[in-house]
Amino acid sequence: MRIENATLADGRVVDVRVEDGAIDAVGDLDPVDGEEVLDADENLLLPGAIDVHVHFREPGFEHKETWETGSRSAAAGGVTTVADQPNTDPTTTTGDGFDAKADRAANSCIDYGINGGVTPDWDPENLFERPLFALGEVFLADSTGDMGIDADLFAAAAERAGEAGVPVTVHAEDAELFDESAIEGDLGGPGRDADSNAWSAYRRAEAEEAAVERAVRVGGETGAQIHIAHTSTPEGVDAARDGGATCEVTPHHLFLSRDDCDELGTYGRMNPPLRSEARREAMFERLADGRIDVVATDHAPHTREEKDQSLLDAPSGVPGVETMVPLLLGAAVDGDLSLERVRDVVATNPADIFDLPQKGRIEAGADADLVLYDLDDAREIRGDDLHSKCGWTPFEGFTGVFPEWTMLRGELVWDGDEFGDASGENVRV
Ligand SMILES: NC(=O)N[C@@H](CC(=O)O)C(=O)O
Repeated sequence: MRIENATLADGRVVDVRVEDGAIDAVGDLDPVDGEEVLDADENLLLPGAIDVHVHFREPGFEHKETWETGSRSAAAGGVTTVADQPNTDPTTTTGDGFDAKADRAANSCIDYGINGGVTPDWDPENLFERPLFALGEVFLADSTGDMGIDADLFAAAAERAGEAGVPVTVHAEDAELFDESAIEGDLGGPGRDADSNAWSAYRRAEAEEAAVERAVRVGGETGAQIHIAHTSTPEGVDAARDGGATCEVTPHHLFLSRDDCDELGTYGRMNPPLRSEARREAMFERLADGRIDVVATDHAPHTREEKDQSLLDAPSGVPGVETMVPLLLGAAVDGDLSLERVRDVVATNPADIFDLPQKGRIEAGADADLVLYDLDDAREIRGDDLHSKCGWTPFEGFTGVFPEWTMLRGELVWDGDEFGDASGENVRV
């Protein structure tokens, strides 16, 4: 197959030949008789995005999301590889837990990796025999699933991962620095009427910086490769960089702030929480200038019914896998971000950090994970149009550029309208 006249993020207009699921050649290619041709019409061709932080919820919480619905949502948003987090039921903290998830992940229509998790009763012996994408997210404070662990266990787990050469992804919040007084008293009504600003005041920004500092210190002591998940503060990003770690940011910490808490209520409750508008702007600046390595979604779907509870009862987390690249391309169209930055933070950098040499680039030899976007075709984001089981988005009414089509190893997994027959594989096996 030859994809004709595609514009790459660097502005070059090229043809791309795809053979046996891989990119065979990129450039000004001579047609071959009888070859299938896909006309890109000078639209933007990006490598499929790699979202290294999703919660596809299966096994255990299929009412929120499944591998089928989560992976379809990803494909319709230009994501062709995901890494799934350990807070499912069973947790992926034992060999058996890993195998139970691997069984379900076979239903994914895009490629995937499966993380191992850490709890006091984990089974590192059996777990490290499995092909882990990473160890993590290692929870330094409780979040959905209550998998927070203490400092000694974190150090022991990092040591183990360092020996095995497996990267460690860290949910960096220090619960000792949370301000309990912020969630005492009147927190408003349920759902959208809740005062989710209180959640931000409770899980204070300082708690992130302290936890990042500890994580990078342990990384230095144990030799483990540390990647800080969903940093939400400029202080957290700077501490990660100073300590030699890589870091990611979520779309919600780039496009939403405490100014949105009033409207979102519990639909804006997540960990780490939304931060001030000044911090949001500082995060965007660090994304644009290269200090943040990766954008990953922390796609954490919960049902409306679950979210429509009080601030204290509603679970933390928001969906995002389908809207990540569309929002970033919307920002690029507005001139806030270069297309090369978008490509790097969603594809090339995660591939490099997590050692996926076959992913994240449009060059001969790489997997033909390719996504076409028409930058003139930005549209309004509506929860009803998305494919996650949860059926809502915190980005309702924002503008995004969605894929014209998404290809996984040479097969169309999403043609802009319908899903194809592509079947995902574990990237570590
Ligand atoms: N981010 C969240 O607020 N929630 C995540 C867990 C997590 O990553 O903390 C979830 O699984 O719901």
